[in-house]
Amino acid sequence: MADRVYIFDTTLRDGEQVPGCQLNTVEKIEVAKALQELGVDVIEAGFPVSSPGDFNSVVEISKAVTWPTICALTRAVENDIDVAAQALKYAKRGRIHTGIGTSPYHIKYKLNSTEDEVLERAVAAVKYAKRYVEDVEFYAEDAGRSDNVYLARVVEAVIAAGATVVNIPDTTGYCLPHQFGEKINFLMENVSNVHKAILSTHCHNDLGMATANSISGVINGARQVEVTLNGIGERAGNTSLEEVVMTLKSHQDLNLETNIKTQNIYKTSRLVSTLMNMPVQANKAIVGRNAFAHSSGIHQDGVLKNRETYEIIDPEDVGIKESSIVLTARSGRAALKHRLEVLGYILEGEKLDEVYQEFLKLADKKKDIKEDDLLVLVGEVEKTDSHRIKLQDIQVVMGKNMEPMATVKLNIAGEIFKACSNGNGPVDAAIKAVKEILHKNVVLEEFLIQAITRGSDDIGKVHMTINHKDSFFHGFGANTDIVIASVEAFIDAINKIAMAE
Ligand SMILES: CC(=O)SCCNC(=O)CCNC(=O)[C@H](O)C(C)(C)COP(=O)(O)OP(=O)(O)OC[C@H]1O[C@@H](n2cnc3c(N)ncnc32)[C@H](O)[C@@H]1OP(=O)(O)O
Ligand SMILES: CC(C)C(=O)C(=O)O
Ligand SMILES: [Mg+2]
Repeated sequence: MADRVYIFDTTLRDGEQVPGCQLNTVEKIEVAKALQELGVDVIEAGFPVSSPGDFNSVVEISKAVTWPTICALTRAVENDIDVAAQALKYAKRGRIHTGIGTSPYHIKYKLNSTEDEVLERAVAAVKYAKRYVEDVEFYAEDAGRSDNVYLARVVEAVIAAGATVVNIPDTTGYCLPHQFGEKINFLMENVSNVHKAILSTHCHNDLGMATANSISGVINGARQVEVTLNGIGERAGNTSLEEVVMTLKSHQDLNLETNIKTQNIYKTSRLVSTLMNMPVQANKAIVGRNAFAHSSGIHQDGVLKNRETYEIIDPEDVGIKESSIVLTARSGRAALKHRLEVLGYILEGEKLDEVYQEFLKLADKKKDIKEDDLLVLVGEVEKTDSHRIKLQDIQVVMGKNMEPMATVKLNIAGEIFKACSNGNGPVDAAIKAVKEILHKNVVLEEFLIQAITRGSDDIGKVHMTINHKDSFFHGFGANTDIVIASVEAFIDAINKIAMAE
């Protein structure tokens, strides 16, 4: 049977220490309820002595949440513990998380103390907290840089004083995975009463190793992991919940399991990101926008043949409907064909090749190609076939305090015609040049330019209405260059006149 790893979520405490991420009580309750639904074992709800608002949040979360343990943080200070106990009054299961720094840096500089004095304060704090609650967690702050022999003395003493969980934080994110694993292993082997408590990891991400260190800790015997959604937290953040949980789920060989309903991961991640105004980086593991997006042809072809060629996690397992195939200039025919099929266009062989070449031209200009762009591409290819007059080349010279000048080459039934013209603007100059070639008596009645999708690299769509002998003809053009789109719209309308004649 798999061994259980307890998930201790500190999004509302360490996560909330991020500048600008503070939540009000109502928002914290919303996150706490989402964490309960997600299946975390412990919710660290705040540091009650720090402010009346944080105290109140711990009280209200305790009332709102039914089954996870609610934990409140304190220093190894009696007043902190008194206030935490008060805040936990309504918790169905309350835990006080008290502790003190055990590294030379903390003992000497922060606490201006000695190892023996710190050990005494640690034991006293645990005993004091025990007056209020059965479940007391002790943290040895900066354990990552603490001497293992001294750390083992502290851990043994706090367990003897009644600590049910002992937290071994890598507060500064300093350890390498093998060092952190060895630390946990050292404690497992050298603390005589270690079996009476659970060892916990609390790793920070200053060197990007928080998840690796936490997993290394678990492999070496820790059975609680302290995490935050999206890895938020002090400085570079904490170990991210989603990474730990999905690592354990993906590596069944570790024979470790959590209570997390992984299908809720994505929505909870979004909730935290939205409420805390903290965007998730696009390439963030598990929950980033690109975590299940494939954008290069070889990968896309592989994923379309079998998802597992390039995915180790089924996106549905974390609550994401499906992986996405993003069309870029690095995409191949397989991806284009697939996306067109989704839109209802079955293209094969030469036809697919033709659209693919147009697609590449567009993709070189535009970062990613959206559905609207594809519809235009397919329409363009079909349309060009029936067009007698085609735009072969165009060049427009323009600038501030300069009269725009356009040179246009048209292909009319296989023959090339060229004309130059100036105009009020680049579009006017280009259309005058076209008119010079065609000698058609037409009046431009309506001219509308629209961006089809979003950014400045998007396709511009032009609708034009022209009047010829009192009949109206509508032309349409789309291109990343609006002058080209305008000329194509004009030619489209002219072709319709020719078809009507
Ligand atoms: C690693 C972590 O994430 S720890 C949690 C970090 N979170 C927070 O600090 C947020 C909440 N903090 C606060 O609201 C305030 O800092 C308070 C209420 C705790 C204390 O405020 P103040 O009394 O004004 O003290 P201040 O913050 O300036 O300094 C901290 C004091 O606590 C001491 N201290 C720090 N950690 C501990 C500890 N674990 N146990 C005992 N004392 C400690 C420091 O040595 C310092 O004491 P000193 O003033 O005698 O030098
Ligand atoms: C308070 C403790 C657990 C902490 O956040 C840390 O050491 O990083
Ligand atoms: Mg921390």
